[in-house]
Amino acid sequence: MSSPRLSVRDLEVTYTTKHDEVKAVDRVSFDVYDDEIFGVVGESGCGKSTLASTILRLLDDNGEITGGEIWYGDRDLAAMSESELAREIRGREISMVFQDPNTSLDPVYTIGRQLIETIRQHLDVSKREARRRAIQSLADVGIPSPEDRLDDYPHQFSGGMRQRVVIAIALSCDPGLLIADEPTTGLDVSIQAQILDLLEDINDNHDTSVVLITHDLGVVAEVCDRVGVMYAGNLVEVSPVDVVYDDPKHPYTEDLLRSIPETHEMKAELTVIKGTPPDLREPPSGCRYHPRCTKVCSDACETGDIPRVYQEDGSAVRCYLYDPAENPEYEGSAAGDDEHPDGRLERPEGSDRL
Ligand SMILES: Nc1ncnc2c1ncn2[C@@H]1O[C@H](COP(=O)(O)OP(=O)(O)OP(=O)(O)O)[C@@H](O)[C@H]1O
Ligand code: NI
Repeated sequence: MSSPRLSVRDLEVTYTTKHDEVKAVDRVSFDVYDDEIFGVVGESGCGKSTLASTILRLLDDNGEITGGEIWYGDRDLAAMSESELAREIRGREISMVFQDPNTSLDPVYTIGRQLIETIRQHLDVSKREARRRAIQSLADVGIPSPEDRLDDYPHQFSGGMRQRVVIAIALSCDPGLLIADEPTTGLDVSIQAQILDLLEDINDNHDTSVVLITHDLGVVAEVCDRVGVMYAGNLVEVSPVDVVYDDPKHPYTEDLLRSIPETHEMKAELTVIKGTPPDLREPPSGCRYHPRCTKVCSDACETGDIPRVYQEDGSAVRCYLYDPAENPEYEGSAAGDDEHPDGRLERPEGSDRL
């Protein structure tokens, strides 16, 4: 198993407001491998967008990384200077696509100009070569007659086509990683399906790994290889996608699946999770899900520093249910906390954490 393309370790992000501090991402760790689509799923406000924008350090001004590392190959993006990140990584090695294409496109410039500028900002190519690449990128995302569309302005495209243009710009410098934050939310269902197909196609044909942020477990089932489940700023489970649906590990993952109509047919009964997600200004101690959890197994759930337990089916879960020391009834075999059976925790060189 090769080392991961992206390796996030113990990431912490804090927003400071006039009265409070909000730790929107807390001790989050996950890896994204070559050519995989990694989903991040969770309810509104759990920290998905914060996590996505932190990778490229595009946080709001009042947000900052207060701990952890973001390894992209052998470079820690969390420790890099802003100018180096802007020059060498952002838009070049890693691109981002947001929910609303209008936030990424400038209405006063043609899309050709926006594409060519992005290309020439990152790649040392002639204007002519940049134009050729721009046309190729538009063709890659399925825009008909791409050469004729270069001189069009964003408003001359439909919503779905506009999102394709944004994806074309994101792909124009052949990034190794594309981060897409709810890229299909707000689009018609049929257009949504087309954009998801496009992401799969890009992932298959361009050596581009994808981090796909979504609140929609149906989207995850359709396109993701592995998925991280977020709850109140924590990643509570990271599992291969079939494991999440067939054998979810964390009680929150189970409850989430049971509460969602789209996946209802797979489950016995549709139930609503009792209670509400916590206020991130004052999150519960121990496992943040414990006040709502129906499977609390130990006092440690309320107070402990939850370990990450690796399972033989490739999942990692932060829950005492899978820790024989706290849950004597647990009979499965955990793979140990520091070594994953298939070597998935190999660290990039220079990183000695976890
Ligand atoms: N600039 C900010 N200042 C203070 N708090 C913020 C800021 N941006 C986000 N938050 C808070 O951080 C938490 C995580 O927000 P985030 O937008 O990352 O969640 P999300 O999972 O993407 O939600 P959604 O599904 O609604 O997009 C929320 O409690 C939110 O209120
Ligand atoms: Ni969001």
